[in-house]
Amino acid sequence: MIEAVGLTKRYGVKTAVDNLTFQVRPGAVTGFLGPNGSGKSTTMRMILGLDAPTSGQVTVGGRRFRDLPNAPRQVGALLDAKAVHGGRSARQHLLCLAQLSGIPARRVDEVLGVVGLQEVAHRRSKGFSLGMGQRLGIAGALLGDPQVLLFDEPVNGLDPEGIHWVRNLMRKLAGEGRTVFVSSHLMSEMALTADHLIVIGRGQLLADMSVKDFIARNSAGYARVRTPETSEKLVRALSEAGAHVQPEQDGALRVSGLALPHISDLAFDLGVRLHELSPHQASLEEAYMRMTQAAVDYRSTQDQRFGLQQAGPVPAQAQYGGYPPPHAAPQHQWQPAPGPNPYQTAPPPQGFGAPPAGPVGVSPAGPHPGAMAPPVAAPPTAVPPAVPPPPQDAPPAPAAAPSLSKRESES
Ligand SMILES: Nc1ncnc2c1ncn2[C@@H]1O[C@H](COP(=O)(O)OP(=O)(O)OP(=O)(O)O)[C@@H](O)[C@H]1O
Repeated sequence: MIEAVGLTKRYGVKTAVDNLTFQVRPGAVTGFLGPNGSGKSTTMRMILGLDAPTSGQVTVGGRRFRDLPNAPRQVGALLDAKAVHGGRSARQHLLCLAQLSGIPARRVDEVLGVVGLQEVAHRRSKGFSLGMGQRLGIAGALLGDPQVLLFDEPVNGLDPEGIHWVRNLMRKLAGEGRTVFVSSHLMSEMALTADHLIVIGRGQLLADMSVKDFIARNSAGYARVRTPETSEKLVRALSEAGAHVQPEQDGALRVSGLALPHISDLAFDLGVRLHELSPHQASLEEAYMRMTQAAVDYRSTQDQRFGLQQAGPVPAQAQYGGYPPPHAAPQHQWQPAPGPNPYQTAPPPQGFGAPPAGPVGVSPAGPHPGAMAPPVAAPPTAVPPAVPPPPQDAPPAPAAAPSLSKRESES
């Protein structure tokens, strides 16, 4: 079992992990969910003794990782699939890991088979695709046949077959009584893979419950009700009848806790005309996004393409929607969008369904003071048929999954 008590990590003024207390039990897959930068990798690094907590503690089987006898045989982890010497073959990489942990070489061939890399075992890993790299990382985690396994975004870059394979592998490992702790951004994936969920936002615990409970609390049905008249008296009557009524962004009402015929009868008795009365089911992904939306650090802004949409004759390149050369589009011309953003990761509907269970100190909504807008892909309608290479000074891609270099930079 993994147990965190008051686990906290600060990097200067940044609190990456904030007083987390949770348990990860054996015989189950525990999903670890949270938006980008919420502290998942930092938590995992502290479990593995790669980062020291600022306060609090985390133990594996009752001991700190550093105090575990023969730790690599007890705990296996995939943290960053790219943290591999690219010049080595997959087999050489695993042999090195095995030797460091006193694991017999024949185990290397076993795990290469388990992850399906036997055919490419002698190829240099720098030529591996993202998915192959993930498989190699998973092989490394399985090497010591450990009882406790940590996977940071294991399905990242995998194709549907690979995702299915990882899902089955996690379930099999948990079925053998192991402790399986797996981080993800995807609620939909975790709903299929995990038994239990730990959700964090800005380093704080937002939910710690079984997937079953999460589904029961968050996927309850509701009705959308729309009236062309003022909805005040209808809202009052619905609330008095025991319904939970929340306004939707488009002016409709989201009504939970009351059957559709009952809503219809109430409206009829009040003489309120309805233009819509429809049944809906909240998706888990929506419930998760709603739970974490106040804790999203990185929000995109709308691409205004300021200065690129010209009324008169346009340069040849722009005619087919391509980017003009850098001199024609200096970076300062891009402005953040005012008002609501249709491409925002977490849409901000108000008052959806049941409130998230056990929110712990949710930060106020709105971007983090240090929030930044990573470059985003244009919406499908704006994708040019042929996109020339981006200008040399194009903004960098959004930060990749946390890597060991963070740890190195700290030390
Ligand atoms: N070594 C470090 N030095 C300074 N800040 C750090 C360091 N490691 C992490 N952070 C910061 O701590 C916060 C949590 O980062 P972390 O990588 O744990 O989040 P995450 O939930 O794993 O994110 P993602 O889902 O994007 O991988 C981020 O704001 C990150 O920038």
